[in-house]
Amino acid sequence: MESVTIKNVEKTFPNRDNKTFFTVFKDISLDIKEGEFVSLLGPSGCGKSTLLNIVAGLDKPTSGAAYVGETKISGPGSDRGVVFQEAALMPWLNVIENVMFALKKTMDKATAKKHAEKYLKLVHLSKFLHSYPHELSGGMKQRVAIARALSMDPKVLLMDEPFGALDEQTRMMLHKEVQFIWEQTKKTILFVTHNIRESILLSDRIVLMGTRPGGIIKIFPVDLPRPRIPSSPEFIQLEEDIMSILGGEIEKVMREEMGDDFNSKKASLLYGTDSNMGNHI
Ligand SMILES: Nc1ncnc2c1ncn2[C@@H]1O[C@H](COP(=O)(O)OP(=O)(O)OP(=O)(O)O)[C@@H](O)[C@H]1O
Repeated sequence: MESVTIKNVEKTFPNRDNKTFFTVFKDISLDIKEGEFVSLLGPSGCGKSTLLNIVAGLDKPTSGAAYVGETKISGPGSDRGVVFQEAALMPWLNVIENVMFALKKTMDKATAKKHAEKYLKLVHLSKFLHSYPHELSGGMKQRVAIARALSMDPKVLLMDEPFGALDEQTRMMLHKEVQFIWEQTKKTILFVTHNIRESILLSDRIVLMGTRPGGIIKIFPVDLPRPRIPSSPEFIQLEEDIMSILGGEIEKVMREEMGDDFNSKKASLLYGTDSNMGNHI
């Protein structure tokens, strides 16, 4: 495990005309401690994935920099493992071969196999080593993707809405799995999510991002003992505190996207931007 530091990071992208630029966020600074579990939460388009991609080294900041420990990030590296919403497994390889694929570049086949088996055991897939991706459920595929990322023994695990495409039951199972993995491996984890409940269940701290202009609005420490109970009064209170800020941000995005068609009452009914409604944003 290792710390992650984000220092005065700004990101602009070109507009459609390719002549002008828009700023996704600017002046973002964040220190993530060794072994800490931090979630990035915010409305669609606020730049959560962009920030994660900068830490992954898949995207470059326009200004500022990100670091793993003392090392400035200049590209992807084996010190960071990434899990995306889609597992992106190779369909012609079975489970263990998928995990071994990248490992074989840096170690002999027998060692790669041992590593792959160890991490597939950690995600409880020992019985499925020889299954092919089309034989697996969505949740199982994501567990393979997690095992693949962990098998490189990265110092930091970056997860971009890893459970966003899964049904509620599978998602709940994988929350338990991620907590188990985090406790076993003590990895530093940066986790992008839309889901308030998910962020409270898993994180040490929740970084709430806003949009137009983008940036960090507030950081919520989650001082609740684990495993966390969503029906507990403290959990519900935190959920409401976060939603009361986030609701306004979502409304801002919708107002901009819908222009004259925006209707606040209708929006809260449709999308649950009311503080009492829906925690899945
Ligand atoms: N390569 C790119 N070129 C141009 N614009 C981009 C690029 N990548 C992202 N953007 C824009 O940057 C903004 C932030 O996108 P990003 O995907 O980081 O947001 P997000 O908070 O992760 O959104 P979501 O929750 O919907 O995934 C969006 O307006 C998006 O359209």
